[in-house]
Amino acid sequence: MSDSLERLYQAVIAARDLDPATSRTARLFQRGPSKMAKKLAEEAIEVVIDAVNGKTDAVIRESADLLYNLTVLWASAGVRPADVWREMERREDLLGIAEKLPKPVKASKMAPAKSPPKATAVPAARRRIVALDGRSLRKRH
Ligand SMILES: N=c1c2ncn([C@@H]3O[C@H](COP(=O)(O)OP(=O)(O)OP(=O)(O)O)[C@@H](O)[C@H]3O)c2ncn1[C@@H]1O[C@H](COP(=O)(O)O)[C@@H](O)[C@H]1O
Repeated sequence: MSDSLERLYQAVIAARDLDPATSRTARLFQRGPSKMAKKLAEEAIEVVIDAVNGKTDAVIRESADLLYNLTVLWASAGVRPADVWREMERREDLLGIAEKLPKPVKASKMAPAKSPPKATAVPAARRRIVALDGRSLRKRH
């Protein structure tokens, strides 16, 4: 997939300065990022509607349009496909590290927590009385 997106990106770069009358890509560049963003959002909505309605072939076609419009927006934003692949690889590496870390023990498999020693089990109200004891504060004034 990354190869075909790379080729599409190069085709988009090559087309951006063509005649807008004959090139859809050049027309999108002429109209600017907000038009590109609108097209991308429209294609995304078409994909999700077709997916929800179980129209598999339409999902495939609209996905190709979606990727085309995403590539156009990347080119306009100064993002290269390699930048995106790098971010994906970074996440893949992170996930690999996460998978190697020891799994957290489920609460149900943990030994029951020991109850605190009786001497420290002081009622909250009593601790508050000690904290609010103002005698030492009055001495400082
Ligand atoms: N890969 C694509 C590509 N994928 C999809 N599309 C077009 O984008 C359209 C999807 O957008 P829309 O649904 O908005 O199309 P629409 O319904 O006709 O509506 P309008 O855009 O006409 O308003 C599709 O119907 C395709 O015509 C593409 N247009 C161009 N490319 C490639 O881009 C490169 C540059 O081509 P030009 O833009 O023709 O110079 C070439 O390599 C092309 O193959």
